[in-house]
Amino acid sequence: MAAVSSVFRRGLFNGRVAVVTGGGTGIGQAIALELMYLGCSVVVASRKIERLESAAKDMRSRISQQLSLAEGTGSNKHAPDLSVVKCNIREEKEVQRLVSSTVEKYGRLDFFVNNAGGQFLSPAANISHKGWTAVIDTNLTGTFLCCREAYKQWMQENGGAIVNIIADMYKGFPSMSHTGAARAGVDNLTKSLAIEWADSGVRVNALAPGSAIYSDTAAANYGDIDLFSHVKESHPTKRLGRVEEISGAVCFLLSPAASFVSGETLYVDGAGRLYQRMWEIPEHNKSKAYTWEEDSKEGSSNSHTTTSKL
Ligand SMILES: CCCCCCCCCCC/C=C/C(=O)SCCNC(=O)CCNC(=O)[C@H](O)C(C)(C)COP(=O)(O)OP(=O)(O)OC[C@H]1O[C@@H](n2cnc3c(N)ncnc32)[C@H](O)[C@@H]1OP(=O)(O)O
Ligand SMILES: NC(=O)C1=CN([C@@H]2O[C@H](COP(=O)(O)OP(=O)(O)OC[C@H]3O[C@@H](n4cnc5c(N)ncnc54)[C@H](OP(=O)(O)O)[C@@H]3O)[C@@H](O)[C@H]2O)C=CC1
Repeated sequence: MAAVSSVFRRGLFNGRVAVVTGGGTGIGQAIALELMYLGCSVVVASRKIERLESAAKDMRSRISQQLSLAEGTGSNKHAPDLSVVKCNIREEKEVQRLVSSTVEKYGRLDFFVNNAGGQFLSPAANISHKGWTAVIDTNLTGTFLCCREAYKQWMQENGGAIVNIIADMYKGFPSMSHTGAARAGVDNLTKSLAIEWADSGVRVNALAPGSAIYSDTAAANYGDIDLFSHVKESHPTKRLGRVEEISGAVCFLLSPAASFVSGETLYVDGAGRLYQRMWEIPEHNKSKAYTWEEDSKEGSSNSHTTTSKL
């Protein structure tokens, strides 16, 4: 049984309740597991209910084994609960139900982690209207709906903390322009909400994983293209990031250690965004320099020598 652990102190989140969208796979699963390890009850939500339920079964055994081992008793009065909810974050009513059922079941909602998301590889020129809309609706609108409902149904009156998982679109996102645009939107939404909701005691932050956090599900999304090896070669650490390197940072943002951190985007990327060259530009001579010599030539389209245009 794979281990679960944390650098944070045990019981840090005892009695707390979190929703983690996309919490049955990859990064979201690690976030949900670490929160549970720290005592938080978690609701994981996504579209594929069978995969989600099977993941939840495995997560429950991992956590109960880990907590029993740590306590040395076999039982734990703070044992966190894990529930699953089928929810497509693109559907407003499903998001409303996700939040209302969580509040109804647990009587509170302390943390919301907007982790669900994704995209497909494509040059911008080939993205259909429908494909563009699917990615924007998932990553931008879905995140907005989740934030809004968490706020309206619980956090407005009771406070809380939200973390929005985005992506490394710091230098644009060639080959994934749709997700780059959507995640830049979430980056800005995060800042707006941090201000609008400050008087409710709600902190809103974003976390941008570098483009190299390996999980089987993330890799499978790209079919035959070995995207992660491609990224690894051009990464300063010369390795891929691990999902627990993201979950620890999420737990930090949710914890009291970040009580004065809001409206921030934390890049967890091993400095990848400062270094990597993601997009090979073929040799070409299409970029024409502007020169005064050329500009002054008789007949030049920019020539100002014979007739002043100013
Ligand atoms: C070699 C190049 C190197 C470039 C280097 C870049 C480095 C990048 C590193 C990676 C960083 C990021 C990693 C991650 O985010 S990992 C997470 C991966 N997981 C996911 O993405 C899962 C979630 N994704 C999805 O669910 C889908 O991608 C989607 C968001 C599109 C939603 O899918 P859904 O099934 O709900 O939608 P539809 O089937 O209805 O599709 C709607 C239309 O979207 C278009 N589409 C969908 N898939 C593709 C595709 N593979 N190629 C082209 N177009 C696609 C299409 O128009 C769909 O409509 P139609 O089916 O009717 O045509
Ligand atoms: N891995 C990486 O290198 C990076 C990942 N990210 C982002 O991190 C997040 C987690 O990715 P990762 O764990 O790697 O990949 P996964 O593919 O494992 O995770 C995506 C999760 O989102 C869920 N999801 C997708 N669309 C929806 C939807 N419409 N409604 C509800 N749930 C949905 C999926 O579940 P289901 O299919 O059941 O709905 C799945 O659990 C994503 O937002 C991803 O884009 C960002 C940068 C880099």
